Amino acid sequence: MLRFRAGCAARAALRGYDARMRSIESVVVCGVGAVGAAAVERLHAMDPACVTVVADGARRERLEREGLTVNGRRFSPRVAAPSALTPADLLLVGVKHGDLTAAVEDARRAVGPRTVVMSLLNGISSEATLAEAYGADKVLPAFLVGNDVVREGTHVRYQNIGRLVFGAPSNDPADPRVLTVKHLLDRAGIPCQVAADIRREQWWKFMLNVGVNQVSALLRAPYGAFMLEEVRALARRAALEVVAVSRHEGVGLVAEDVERIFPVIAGLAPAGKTSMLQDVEAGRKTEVEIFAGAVVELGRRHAVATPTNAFLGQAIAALDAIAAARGAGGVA
Ligand SMILES: NC(=O)C1=CN([C@@H]2O[C@H](COP(=O)(O)OP(=O)(O)OC[C@H]3O[C@@H](n4cnc5c(N)ncnc54)[C@H](OP(=O)(O)O)[C@@H]3O)[C@@H](O)[C@H]2O)C=CC1
Ligand SMILES: CC(C)(CO)C(=O)C(=O)O
Repeated sequence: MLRFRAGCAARAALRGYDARMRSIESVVVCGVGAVGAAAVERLHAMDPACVTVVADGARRERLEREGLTVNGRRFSPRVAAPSALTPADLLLVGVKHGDLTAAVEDARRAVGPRTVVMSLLNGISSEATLAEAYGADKVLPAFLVGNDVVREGTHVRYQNIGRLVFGAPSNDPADPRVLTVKHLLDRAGIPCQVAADIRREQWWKFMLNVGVNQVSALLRAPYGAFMLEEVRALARRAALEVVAVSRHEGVGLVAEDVERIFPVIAGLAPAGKTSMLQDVEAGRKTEVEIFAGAVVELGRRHAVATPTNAFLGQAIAALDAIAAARGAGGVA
């Protein structure tokens, strides 16, 4: 009976019925590229006063001048310099891995005693970085899946916004932070899901990125190419190495989890591109360190062979080097 009551309370709370719940009134977003801009657009449409974008220098000037354009709708969110921030109820971090250290400092004033901090970054390391900077009690682990967002400058478009999966490290679906965030996302129309086991699900998304992002970047393959068995076979090899290392990290992914990747990719716009392929095409540095780099490091730690990721890591690092040389006016 007790368990039944607890279950009802959790379900009612998840539907947003708990009158004692503190609602989220202010959101600061650091990083309004592909995924950040898509989230900001929905928050801004719900209530322009609830959302502030943090940016400094030329980035701030560009955002103030151009605003953001999402699926053809232009809007101008409030933009604040790092020094002008005050503590918010929620901080969303949507930068690339290479910019995370600077973003942590730029967003620091948005974090107060009651702020919930969520990372939109891929990979399995950004939560630890945010926890170290702001305190582990502030960080609600999260990841995005199923989106096909494409960005050019301040213009972003997508067919599928995907969903934000999140959960308390305890996996308690009635954790007050989980409830308030769910309530906000529901109000803003941002699809979301409370994870039954957030760490395992984050690892599953990590495995998807290790397989699909890296192979897409190397082959210049849009999502539609992952219908081909030859392309899937490469992604599968890289993903199976994540399964192997996960067993030593107490996560225990299994080979069947790999096959769940492909229906997700098949649901995306066939011409859409992973964030890593978009980086390669734009000549930006990729996030290879948090994909192949992390798998190879875990493999080394646990004496698990990771030859596919070692190769992908080297090949993508070479693409990064070519892009950097071109950026510096070199002939590569
Ligand atoms: N794109 C996708 O489909 C998905 C991406 N992800 C993950 O989400 C994360 C973000 O990716 P994505 O949105 O594609 O990245 P983008 O490169 O499109 O956007 C990152 C944004 O952060 C801005 N930025 C960088 N540093 C700062 C800072 N200090 N202060 C304020 N803004 C800053 C950048 O500005 P500027 O351009 O001026 O440098 C840019 O607008 C990555 O970890 C990615 O792997 C997850 C799921 C899907
Ligand atoms: C593959 C995808 C879109 C999955 O949501 C992703 O995470 C990325 O492009 O980085």
